[in-house]
This record gives sequence, structure tokens and C-alpha cells, in this order.
Amino acid sequence: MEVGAPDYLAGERQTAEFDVESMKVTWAGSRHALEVSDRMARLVASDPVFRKDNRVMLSRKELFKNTLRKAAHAWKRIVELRLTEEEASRVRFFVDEPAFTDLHWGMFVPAIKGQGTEEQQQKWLPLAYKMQIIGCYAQTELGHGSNVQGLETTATFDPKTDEFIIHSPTLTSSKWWPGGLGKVSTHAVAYARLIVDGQEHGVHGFIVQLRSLDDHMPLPGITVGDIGMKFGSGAYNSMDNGVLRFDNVRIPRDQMLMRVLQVTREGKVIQSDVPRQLIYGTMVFVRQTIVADASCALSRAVCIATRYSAVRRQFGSQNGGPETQVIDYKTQQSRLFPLLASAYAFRFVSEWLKSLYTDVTEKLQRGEFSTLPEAHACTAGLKSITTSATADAIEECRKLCGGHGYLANSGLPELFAVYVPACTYEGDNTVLLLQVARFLVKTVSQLGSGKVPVGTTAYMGRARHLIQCKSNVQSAEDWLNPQVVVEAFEARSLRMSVACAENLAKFPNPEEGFAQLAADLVEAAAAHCQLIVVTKFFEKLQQDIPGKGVKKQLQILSSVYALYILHKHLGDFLSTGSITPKQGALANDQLRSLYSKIRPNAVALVDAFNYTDHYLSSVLGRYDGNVYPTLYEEAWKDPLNDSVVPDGYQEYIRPLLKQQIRNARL
Ligand SMILES: CCCCCCCC/C=C\CCCCCCC/C=C/C(=O)SCCNC(=O)CCNC(=O)[C@H](O)C(C)(C)COP(=O)(O)OP(=O)(O)OC[C@H]1O[C@@H](n2cnc3c(N)ncnc32)[C@H](O)[C@@H]1OP(=O)(O)O
Ligand SMILES: Cc1cc2nc3c(=O)[nH]c(=O)nc-3n(C[C@H](O)[C@H](O)[C@H](O)COP(=O)(O)OP(=O)(O)OC[C@H]3O[C@@H](n4cnc5c(N)ncnc54)[C@H](O)[C@@H]3O)c2cc1C
Repeated sequence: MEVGAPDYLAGERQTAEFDVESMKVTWAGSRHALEVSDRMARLVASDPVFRKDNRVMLSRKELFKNTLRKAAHAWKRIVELRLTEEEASRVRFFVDEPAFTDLHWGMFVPAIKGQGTEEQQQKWLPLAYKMQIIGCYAQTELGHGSNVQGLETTATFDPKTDEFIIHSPTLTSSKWWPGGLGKVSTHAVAYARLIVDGQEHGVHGFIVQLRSLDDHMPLPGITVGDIGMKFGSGAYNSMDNGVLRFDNVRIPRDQMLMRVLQVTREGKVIQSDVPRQLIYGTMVFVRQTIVADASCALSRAVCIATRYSAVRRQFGSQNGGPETQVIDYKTQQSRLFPLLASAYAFRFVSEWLKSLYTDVTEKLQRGEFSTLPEAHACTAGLKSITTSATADAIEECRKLCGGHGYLANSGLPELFAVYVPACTYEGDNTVLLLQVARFLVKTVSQLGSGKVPVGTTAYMGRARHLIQCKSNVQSAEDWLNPQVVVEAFEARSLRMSVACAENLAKFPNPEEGFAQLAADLVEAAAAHCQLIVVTKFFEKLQQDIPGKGVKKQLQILSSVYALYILHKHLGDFLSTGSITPKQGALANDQLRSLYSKIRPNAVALVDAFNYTDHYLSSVLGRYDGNVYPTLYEEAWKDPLNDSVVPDGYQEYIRPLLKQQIRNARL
């Protein structure tokens, strides 16, 4: 905010009962992370190349070119200022525009790191790190996305020339969707069925050069282009999601990523001791980052809706006094505050997931693979529930802002359009929950065998207790006890998984059973993932959290998150007998009282996200709350208002009016 400018939300900030600066540190993860984030936010906001207020007005071509300009400029600044990886990734975050660089750094590089041999990494990574080659992740095809084993592109080994022949045998085998592919990437990690000596060996990744490094023209045998406009006007259209066909394209044998499986010069296929699933490792990495992204997108929407709800007034004027701030309506609070709590919940679960991922990656380096299934289940499940909740929440925030939320300059339509594909990419959310369900059913089926469940399924080891325990909640206050809440969530989750396992056992063919019970399995998986989020929020509170009143606020938010989920899924809790209807009603009583505790802190709680006005790009979410004059000014900047009489008047409006006059005279 400019020095000396009026702060229309000052009153809201004064009622805060905690130290906002300390909360900023907790949200950012550390003082260092906050400092880096703050510095990079300002760097981006002060650079005119990174302006974004005109984004929705640009044509696709202009938007795309502008994105190329921003990406090139960002890279120039990263190199000039010798930014660290952490700083560079914050620059990307604040530039706030999907671009080919996301796939280059986020998937192409990790694919080579995770699936390439040491030699392959040494050859390709330095080129990629300097952006002397630009890569994408070309897995999905026109005919298959979720079913990776169903991909049709082939990679046939030719022992005569020591090459693989990459080929698209059908229309449906055309690569379709990869970001960065359409117009920019020079290389791809392309996934194809490996065929050696007429035998198939599953899907593997191959580094394929697509375009000339001299003139950017597609290489012989490559047909490549953009797949067309996507949802929304600006949004994800800054990305060149592409189509790609291979016509018998030859690549050297050593361009197959060979950490999992090797093909020798003689055409021998050697399986290493690394599990096949590591071929899916890049997706695990990205799913984990997507959970952190969910907390960012959600907190951004909530920040806009909260500030605006404090500015906006409707009804309730007494004796000519001001009307009621809409944030004071209990309905507004019951729609908004759970989303605020969810933003914090997703933030902390993403921190935990990152540490789980780092731990598993270190173990994989040492040849320990036992924790891979859990890492897969956690990343898939949390990616699924956090992105679905966030997409719904952004739309709810738009509605919470009434009519003005529908204006592009509220920032919410664009945020929704750019965010919502997260429910589909990196694995459709339902498909991913079915993966979690497989893991849970497997865990349940092994309970009798003496195998002790660990990690996020450790609670299943107490199945005997959880299957019959009764919640001892007697008052609304009891619901503030984390142990009580966790036990109710554990009982619900375990009972849902056990019920699925019991029903599955009734089918002679387990796969048929899995297909028939899929809807129940998805619900059981979601219940397990919600338990993880609740538990990790409570565990966060066991840590030392400095700053006046900060822990107290987080305690309130953790209870709101848990009781909101309980209220929303009350049917599950009741049908599994995890709680009684009376206890469900007490949880709701507690929730209402918690909303009143959040109310004086609401604006300060969103200030703690430390978002600049540039990043928020929302008139409604401005830090200073100066909404109405800005909305008014912005309206006049619309190109339609460049002229008082619109273009088209002479051709289309005037004749109409004249015709009416003539008709009236008749
Ligand atoms: C300097 C500048 C800095 C700038 C920094 C910028 C940084 C940016 C960083 C990040 C940004 C990233 C941006 C991302 C943008 C998104 C773009 C989108 C990309 C994509 O969408 S890529 C394509 C994604 N596709 C999918 O997700 C497909 C989903 N399908 C699958 O995953 C699988 O096919 C499947 C799991 C659904 C089924 O597979 P399959 O048939 O083989 O498996 P099953 O028979 O069911 O299971 C077999 C067995 O394997 C286990 N399994 C499955 N998956 C995994 C896994 N991933 N890991 C480990 N194990 C796995 C499964 O549980 C089974 O186990 P069991 O046999 O039961 O034990
Ligand atoms: C913006 C965007 C960017 C992308 N970027 C990339 C990229 O960079 N690289 C890349 O390779 N891919 C990319 N993709 C593709 C993406 O990964 C896939 O679209 C995604 O994995 C979903 O697969 P699908 O399209 O085949 O959906 P489908 O599987 O066809 O889903 C259609 C419907 O069928 C349901 N369904 C499918 N299978 C099952 C099942 N077994 N049981 C129950 N229901 C089922 C789904 O729930 C869904 O409702 C991108 C997609 C988008 C939208």
C-alpha cells in the first residue's frame, strides 16, 4: 500500500488478536522463506513486463507472445541477478501465468532426473538447466490419458542401426495435451510402448528431439502444433498444449530413459531392481507440488472474498447508520470461514507431504522402495481432494462476492478458469482416488496377516478398537479436543474401508467387485485423505509456533476445518456409527461458536498470506479496501468505452432505430 494512502480495512486490522507478522512466517514456512517470497513478489510487481491487468483482453496470439516475452524476461532476470532455485521458483509463482517453462522445469527435468541413468543425466541435464534445450512431458494421447498402459505410441528397437523407431500408428495415438509442446519445446520425454524383437515391454520414456535448434522447424517425421483454445479467455491459453505425431522417427538407443529397464546394444532387455512404478515417478513429484499450489490458489480466492466481504455492506441500517458488513452475516461466515480454514489446512498438509516426498526420494536413491506405495497413495489422494475442494471454493468465493465477483477484474473468474484443470491434469481426481482405495483395501486385507500398517495407515492397526469404539463427546466443548476429533475421523475412515473390503469379498472376481463398488471406494478414499489433512493440521500445532496469539488462531482454524468436514460428511459419520446424531449436532454448535472467534481476525488471517495487489489482481481484494472508486475507474478503461457511440452503431443500431420510427409512422 502507498505510504499515507487511506486504509479502508484499518478497523478490521485493529481487531486482530494475534501478531500478523509472525503468522506470515508460519504461513511461509520460515522467516527465510517469507523474506525470499516478499523480495521476489516486489521484484515482479515493480517490473512493467510482468503486468497482467490486460491479460483477459488479449487475443490468443497476443497472449501467447506476451507469455513468451515474460518467460524470456524472467529467465534474463534470473540469470542477471543470479537468483537461487528457491528465488527463481518464487519469481515463477508471482509472474502468475502458465507457461512452457512449467513443464520444462516441472516435468521434463524431473523425468530425466528420476528415470534417467547417471550418464543420461550428465548428458541432458546441463543443457536443460541452461535452457539450451526446452523440454515437455509428452505422455497423454488423443485416445488415452488416465490409462497409461493403454498408450499406443510405439518405440521399436532396430538392432541394425542401434536406434529406436518412434511411431504413432493410429490417430488416437497422437500425443495430445502436453504443455509447451505445441509451439515451444525442442525436445520431449515421450512415453511409448517398448518393443524389442517383437516383444512388448510396457510403457517407457524416450527423449526425442522435435524441433531444429537452428530454425525451430519440426524435424523430419514430426508433425506438431497447438490443440486450440481452452476454457476461459486468458487463463490456461497462455500455454501451448500440443498435438504431436511421429512418423517412424529414429532416435539413438541411449535416448530411452533406462533407470528402470535397459535395452543393450544386442537387444537384450534387462530389468533393474528399481520397481516399474518409478516410470510414474514424475507424476508423483508433480502431484505433491499441486497440493501446495492448491493452498495458494485457495488462499488467494479467500483473501479476495474476505476483504471484500468486510468492505461490502447490505441491509441492516439502524437510524440512518451504516448497513451491515456482509461478513457479519452468519451465512457468509459459514460459507467463507471453512474455506479460510481449508487454505491453512492445505498449506500444512502440503508441507508435510513435501517432507514425506523428500524422505521417500532419499530412500529410493538408497535402493529402498518399501515406502513408494504410501507415497503414491498420499500424493494421489491429497492431490485429488485438495484440488477438488479448491476448484469448488474459488467458485464459492466468486458467489460470496455477489455480482462484482463475476467481473473479470475481481480476479476470480480468471483464477477459476486457470485453476480448474488441476482436477484433471496429473491424474483425473476420481481415477486417483481409486488408486488410494486399492491401497486401503490392500492394507485392510493384510490386517489379519500380522503385517503392521505404518505411516498414514498406522491407525488401521487399531482396527479392533476403531471398529466398535463410541465417541464420548457430551458437550460442544468436547469437540475442541483433537484426540476426540481424530478418533471420530479414524473410526469413520476405517469403517468405510472395512465395509468396502467386506463387500468386495462377496465378488468371486475382485476386479469385477472393484468396478461395481467404485463409488463407495472413492468415498472411503476421500475419508482417509481428509483424516490425513485433519491429523497433519493437529500435528502442526504440536510444534513450537512463535508469535502472540498465532497458535491460538491456528487451533481455532484446525477445529473449524475438522468440524466443517464432519458437518459436510455427517452422513458418513452417522451411517458408520462413528458418532451419534446428538454428537453431530454438538459439533455444529461448536462450529458456530468458532466462526464468531474467527470474525475479528478474518482480515488479518488473510493478510498473513502476504499477497501483493499485483499478485491478487483483484479490485475486490485490494489491500486498502478501496473498492468502489477503483471499480468505477476501471470500467472506463474498458475498450468498449473508448468511444461514446460504439463501433457498429451506423451499421446495426441506427437502421434498427430508424426502422422502428418508420414502423411507428405506418
Ligand atoms: C528456474 C525457473 C524455475 C521455475 C520453476 C517452475 C517449477 C514448476 C513446478 C511444477 C509445475 C508443474 C506444472 C504442472 C502442470 C501440469 C501439467 C499437467 C501434466 C500432466 O497431466 S502429465 C500426465 C499425467 N497423467 C496422469 O496422471 C495419468 C494418470 N494415470 C496413472 O497415473 C496410471 O495409469 C494409473 C495409476 C491410474 C494406473 O496405472 P496402471 O494401470 O499401470 O496401474 P495399476 O495396475 O492400477 O497399478 C499398478 C501398481 O502400480 C501402483 N502405482 C500406480 N501409479 C503409481 C505411482 N505413480 N507411483 C507408485 N506406484 C504406482 C499401483 O498402486 C499398483 O500397485 P499394486 O500393484 O496394487 O501394489
Ligand atoms: C490443462 C491440461 C494440461 C495437461 N498437460 C499435460 C502434459 O503436460 N502432459 C501430458 O502428458 N498430459 C497432459 N494433460 C493430460 C492429462 O494428464 C489428462 O487429461 C488426465 O490425466 C486425464 O486423462 P483423460 O483426459 O484421459 O481423462 P479420462 O480418463 O478420459 O476421463 C474421462 C472421465 O472418465 C472417468 N474415468 C476414467 N477412467 C476411469 C476409471 N478407471 N474408473 C472410473 N472412472 C474413470 C474420469 O473420472 C472422467 O470423469 C493435461 C491436461 C490438461 C487439461
